[in-house]
Amino acid sequence: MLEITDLTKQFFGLTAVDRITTRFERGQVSAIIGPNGAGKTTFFNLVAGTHPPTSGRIVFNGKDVTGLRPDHVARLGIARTFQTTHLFENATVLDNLIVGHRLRTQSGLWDVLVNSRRLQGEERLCREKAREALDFVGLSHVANRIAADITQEERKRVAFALALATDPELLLLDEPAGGVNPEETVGLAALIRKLVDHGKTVCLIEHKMDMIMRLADKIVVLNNGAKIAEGTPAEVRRDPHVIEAYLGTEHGAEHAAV
Ligand SMILES: Nc1ncnc2c1ncn2[C@@H]1O[C@H](COP(=O)(O)OP(=O)(O)OP(=O)(O)O)[C@@H](O)[C@H]1O
Repeated sequence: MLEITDLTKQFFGLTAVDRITTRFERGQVSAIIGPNGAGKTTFFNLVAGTHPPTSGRIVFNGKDVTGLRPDHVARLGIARTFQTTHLFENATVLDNLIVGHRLRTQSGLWDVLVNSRRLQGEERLCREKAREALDFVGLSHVANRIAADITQEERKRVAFALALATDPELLLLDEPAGGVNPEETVGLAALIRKLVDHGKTVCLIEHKMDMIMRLADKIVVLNNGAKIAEGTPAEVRRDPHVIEAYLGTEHGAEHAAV
């Protein structure tokens, strides 16, 4: 579904992503792991079109999407969440979802000015879709709560619901369980599994190894921008490069944090 070839991003001489080649398969959960500063978020930014790559190629469903703008990438079926979910804090969760859906499926200015029939239709659709998405992520009960009052875990679920607005095929989730407790992490992992069961493909960045090891079909390990290993959780766990990157060579595999 997503084929990455020799993807590279340099920022003023710093190589944040260094000739990464990999692929993500439809219907799977892929995880990107690596120490802080390894290039994980930059990799997402390249795939989502937030930054153009310095070189390399990104092919999604057979189409070259390298360097396309984020809105174009989103229309083609790739959505993302961010480490921090920015919401309109004084608005309700439902209104945040409606606005989020509008921003992602908006009419042109002319439609807004004349309040065209298309716009009215879109508004109705946005409201329906927002409710549907909230229901899917298990948040119907907080629809009318003010965003400032919801928990970190609920915020993570709102981020998923926002990402679903464009009905994406591929979801890029940046630390979907960051800052939530272990019990809530299990719930979020179940939600990710549910996304896959409903036909979505997921690629996520996460530091929580327990979750990754249980959830991921495939893990890509980055270090200093480069891919140092990839494979199933079992393969990655015993990979000497991974053990070295995380712990240093003097530690044995049995001590590996991954
Ligand atoms: N817009 C930017 N301009 C300059 N340097 C950047 C930019 N974005 C990222 N970098 C640098 O690229 C490197 C990789 O950063 P990145 O955020 O992708 O790592 P990461 O693996 O996501 O880290 P973390 O786990 O801390 O989020 C870092 O050295 C970072 O400082």
